[in-house]
Amino acid sequence: MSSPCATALSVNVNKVALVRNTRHLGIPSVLTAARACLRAGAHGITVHPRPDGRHIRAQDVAELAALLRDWPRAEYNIEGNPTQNLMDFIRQVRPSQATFVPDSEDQFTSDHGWSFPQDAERLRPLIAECHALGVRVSLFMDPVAAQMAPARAVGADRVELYTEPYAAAWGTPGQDAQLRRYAEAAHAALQAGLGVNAGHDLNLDNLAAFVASVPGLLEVSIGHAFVSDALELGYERAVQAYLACMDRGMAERGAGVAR
Ligand SMILES: CC(=O)[C@@H](O)[C@H](O)COP(=O)(O)O
Ligand SMILES: NCC(=O)COP(=O)(O)O
Repeated sequence: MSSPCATALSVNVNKVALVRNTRHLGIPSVLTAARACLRAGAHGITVHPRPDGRHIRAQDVAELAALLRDWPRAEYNIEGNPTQNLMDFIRQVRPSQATFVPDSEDQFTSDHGWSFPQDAERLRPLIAECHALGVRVSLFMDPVAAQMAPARAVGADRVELYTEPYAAAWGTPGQDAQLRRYAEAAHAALQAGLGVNAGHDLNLDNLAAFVASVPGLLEVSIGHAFVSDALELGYERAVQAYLACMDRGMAERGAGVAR
């Protein structure tokens, strides 16, 4: 079993950009949201600049990179499909982490991870290019233990466990079985030498149990529910609420407190 580790909160600001794009007024500001979240204690910012520009756009990616240069301890995580538009952003910005997601251009939202061995050969050189640029690579993966070693074999540093199936089971009799599935996948990832991230549909209800149950969890990236909560609580109180959830989960897991 891995030694207890603290889990970082990366706030995904996609949905701030989505609302902004419904008018030509520049509000709500993505930069204002990111700055407020960092000031409140978020450990990083995540964006997913999809090819259709529905929310995060190239100017957001560049402006957030400039902001994060003022926050050297915070991480910048850029998500996307490396066979589409992601690599141009990685070359331009060199974020802390690139999260490869196998989404199609018109996909409603992310809903599956990579598959091995099918995806191995096209990912391997793209991962190598990120490493040559000094960028860590996380692969968006379904929680399948047998897929973790193949993910490591193509050069990934981390996996991001796709957590929608867990979120959908939250509050049902299948909840604990899902948690065991994610714990097994995380353990297999750790055994393979991978770091473990997680994300998609995590929220204030389901987060603490997930953090408590999944060994070695280094980062959660949370956007849709976070922005929804921030509409009611404000950014600062929303960050504090999510960090408190994570602290409860880590205390139960025997880890420290959120970094
Ligand atoms: C990869 C993932 O699960 C999310 O980070 C993704 O960014 C969600 O995309 P939308 O915000 O476009 O639904
Ligand atoms: N990688 C997951 C992420 O960044 C945000 O997903 P969601 O919380 O918007 O579902």
